[in-house]
Amino acid sequence: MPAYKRILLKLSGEALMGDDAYGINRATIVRMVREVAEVTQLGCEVAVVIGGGNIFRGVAGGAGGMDRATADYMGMMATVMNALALGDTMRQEGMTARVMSAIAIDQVVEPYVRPKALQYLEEGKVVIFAGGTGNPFFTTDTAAALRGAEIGAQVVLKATKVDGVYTADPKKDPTATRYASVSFDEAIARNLQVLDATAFALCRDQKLPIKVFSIFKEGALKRVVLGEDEGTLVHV
Ligand SMILES: Nc1ncnc2c1ncn2[C@@H]1O[C@H](COP(=O)(O)OP(=O)(O)O)[C@@H](O)[C@H]1O
Ligand SMILES: O=c1ccn([C@@H]2O[C@H](COP(=O)(O)OP(=O)(O)O)[C@@H](O)[C@H]2O)c(=O)[nH]1
Repeated sequence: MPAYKRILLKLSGEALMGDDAYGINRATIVRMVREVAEVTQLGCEVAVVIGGGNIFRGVAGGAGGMDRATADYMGMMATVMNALALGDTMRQEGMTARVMSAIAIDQVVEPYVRPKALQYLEEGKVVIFAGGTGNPFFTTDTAAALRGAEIGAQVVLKATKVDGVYTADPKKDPTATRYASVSFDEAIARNLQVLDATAFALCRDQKLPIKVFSIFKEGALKRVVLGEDEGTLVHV
């Protein structure tokens, strides 16, 4: 039995690269889709927010002298490309997925309409939210918190490069240790940067827990959905 009826899964764009330097690695995206298929087979309703860091990051463009908001719109377009690739891979794997975008590109992808998204989820379709929040100066982590709250997900699952939340950035501090669970207040007070502060604050206000776990660890998503000990739970 899954521990959650409905989940919002945040997949990092960078995770789609696999061992490549940029873009979408075929074997990696197929593996991820199969992991999502496993949890849908458990009877869990799945919505996905996909990042775009494997193609473009607004902050990087901004730092390069580009207008930050313009760079962010490019980043949002990158998430649309990833969402289309993800949805198509799901189709190839025999799943039914629907991509909905926060930015209007009507010929390419249907717009995000909340009741429609809820309907798809009830029908057992996977819904992929593209375009982040639709606003510059935000991230797809915040989009995950926002859509998670909107669809009434019981948890936001952040599948990322680290296997949980650490006392400090484990890439910079080798002595950092992993929390089994941590409260929002502590995560915000200690400025733990595994999620951005806006996403943390939104989830805290909505009492929406977040589970952080490794995207590279096979079977981790299923274990999380089954309520097993995996990753770090950020709770109220
Ligand atoms: N306290 C912390 N615990 C875990 N990871 C942290 C922490 N502080 C910073 N990080 C960093 O956060 C990164 C994951 O966040 P992010 O770059 O937003 O990933 P994503 O591309 O999945 O959105 C990790 O690579 C890790 O190095
Ligand atoms: O609501 C949003 C979501 C994303 N972005 C842009 O899209 C890029 C890709 O998203 P993100 O960095 O969150 O992707 P990930 O880290 O998951 O690959 C960001 O850098 C931003 O430039 C944005 O402007 N608003």
